[in-house]
Amino acid sequence: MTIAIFGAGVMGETLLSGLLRSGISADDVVITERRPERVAELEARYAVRTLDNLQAASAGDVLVLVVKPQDMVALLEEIAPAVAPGNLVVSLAAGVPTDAIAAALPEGTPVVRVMPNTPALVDQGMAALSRGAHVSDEQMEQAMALLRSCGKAVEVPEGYQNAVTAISGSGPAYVFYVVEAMIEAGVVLGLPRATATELTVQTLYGAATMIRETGTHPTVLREQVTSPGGTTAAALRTLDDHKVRAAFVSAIEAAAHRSRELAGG
Ligand SMILES: NC(=O)C1=CN([C@@H]2O[C@H](COP(=O)(O)OP(=O)(O)OC[C@H]3O[C@@H](n4cnc5c(N)ncnc54)[C@H](OP(=O)(O)O)[C@@H]3O)[C@@H](O)[C@H]2O)C=CC1
Ligand SMILES: O=C(O)[C@@H]1CCC=N1
Repeated sequence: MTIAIFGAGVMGETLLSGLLRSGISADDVVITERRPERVAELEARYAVRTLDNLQAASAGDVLVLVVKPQDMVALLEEIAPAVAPGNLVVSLAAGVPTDAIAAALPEGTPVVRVMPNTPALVDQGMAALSRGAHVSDEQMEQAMALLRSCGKAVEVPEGYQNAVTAISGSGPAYVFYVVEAMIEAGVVLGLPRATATELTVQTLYGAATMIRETGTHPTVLREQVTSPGGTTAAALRTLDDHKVRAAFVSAIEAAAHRSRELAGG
């Protein structure tokens, strides 16, 4: 089985590297890219074949679309003549519904929509998959296995995808943003940047591990840190004064809204 990845930017390369780490041979993957310097970089890094879009659509059994939503219409127009019965199309583009993709391809083409995230680069990805019309259980399992090569994969109804995009798709960026702020705060307080970074990163890793491994509700975990009249209570009070919790809810609503807008191309 040949996997063709269309668009090997940040997310396409992340998936490619995960597939190769999981044991899939570079001979069973082809990629496409627009810029020659990017092609050269990827060929050197992964010893993978690069084809043009039409050739890749003919060569691939599973066609994985990883271009930006704005580039999707042009890509679908280009590959449609080469899409054959038996091909499974897997799209990783934010916002673009399965029926919009299927409408641009031969009648009956099965399309799975995925929202992955970048921690897939370290095999800790979170991918949510939704099946469009014509996707068999076997094809869905094939798509799930593809994403499980670099983390966790769950099936969700397609109606959840904009919310999923706002939570786990964009989510790593919110976490990195908080990490940046904590490091800056450490520097403001006089810590060397390297020390502030080490303390922050291990704290994040430890807290994430506690949530996952204890199964304890985050409110309880937060309360355990918050001594009466202590330092944490003083910090949390200030976060509440600045409406940080409400800001997170608004930000995540904005991401879901933008995901809906991207469906328009
Ligand atoms: N980054 C992330 O965290 C996540 C991204 N996604 C989705 O993944 C998709 C890609 O995002 P991301 O990797 O960040 O974006 P990038 O811009 O890094 O990657 C897209 C790549 O596709 C190339 N490309 C565009 N059009 C074509 C074409 N017709 N043929 C071949 N290659 C093409 C682009 O080339 P060029 O540079 O020349 O434009 C670029 O290298 C998006 O749809 C996004 O919604 C989903 C979840 C998370
Ligand atoms: O920012 C974006 O549009 C993409 C989708 C989710 C994460 N990155």
